[in-house]
Amino acid sequence: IPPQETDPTDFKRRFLKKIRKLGEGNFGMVELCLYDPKGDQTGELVAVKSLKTENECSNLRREISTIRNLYHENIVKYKGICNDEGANIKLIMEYLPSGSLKEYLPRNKSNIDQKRLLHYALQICQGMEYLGSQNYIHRDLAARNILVENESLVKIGDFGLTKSIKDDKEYYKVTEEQDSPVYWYAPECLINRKFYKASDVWSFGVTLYEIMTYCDRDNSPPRVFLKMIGRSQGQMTMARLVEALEKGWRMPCPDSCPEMVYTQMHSCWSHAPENRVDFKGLIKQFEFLLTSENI
Ligand SMILES: CCS(=O)(=O)N1CC(CC#N)(n2cc(-c3nc(Nc4ccc(C(=O)OC(C)(C)C)cc4)nc4[nH]ccc34)cn2)C1
Repeated sequence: IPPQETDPTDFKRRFLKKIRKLGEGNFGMVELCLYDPKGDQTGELVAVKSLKTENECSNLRREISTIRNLYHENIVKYKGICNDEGANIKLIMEYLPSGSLKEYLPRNKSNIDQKRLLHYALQICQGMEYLGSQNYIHRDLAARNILVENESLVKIGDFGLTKSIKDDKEYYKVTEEQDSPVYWYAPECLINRKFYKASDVWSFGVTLYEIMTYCDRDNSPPRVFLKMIGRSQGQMTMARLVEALEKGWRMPCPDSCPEMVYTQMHSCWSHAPENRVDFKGLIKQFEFLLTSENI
């Protein structure tokens, strides 16, 4: 009998064994599973994203159609889907053993120097530059969504809010009110809910700030913003945040962050989207910093 054509991207639910939860959001969660079709524990570890509520199915289907067409070393690899037995669809991805930057940086601070932090920043820009070249806007770029393969390789790990801007629109209008990560949002996103590629550059600047603080919880963007605008004032918080940004307030230079890197961060936070550096420019700057000895 010819070897029956088995589709390697078609995962059967009965062979997917849950091990533990890896991450969780409002609508989705990611679990570590062993995919063990032989039933002898010789299977492979995979990361499985599924929905917590039925009605987000369309979002996960959009995320799947996005990630399955992305091929870049700084973007988490799509492995397939699990869609049998009727229940809601699951996205199967490669498992990255070291978790997100939010877990990895604080735990390994003592053996990560600034050069390595800039390598992570460069890799995120390379992944984002590729994403933009495929006409996608990420809309949720933050350290919590960057995964660590090993101490010299990081990948963008989640595309839950990613939108395509194919039909030559250059921005995406936010419709759903799902609680957006406002502290990573550019003014245009907060004020008229328009998302440009340049809005991802703003979020990258906030992510770079997180990286240079080794994702220290006490200096997290929400913590720093709330300290600046006064304790959280419920729904007023967003209005206070917009007001501060409009007045030109920006997050301060993290301790021991080189002036040149803070200048880069700041160039991501120009009020007008068109005045911000782009990912190509950021890549050139990081490559220069990493070759020159002044870091
Ligand atoms: C948006 C809501 S979400 O719920 O959908 N969701 C959150 C999200 C954010 C992003 N990115 N996420 C992705 C993964 C994830 N984790 C992993 N490995 C690990 C490995 C280790 C650990 C860990 O804790 O280790 C210590 C040592 C105990 C701290 C955690 C994760 N491999 C992956 N491959 C593909 C995805 C993926 C986890 N959270 C996407």
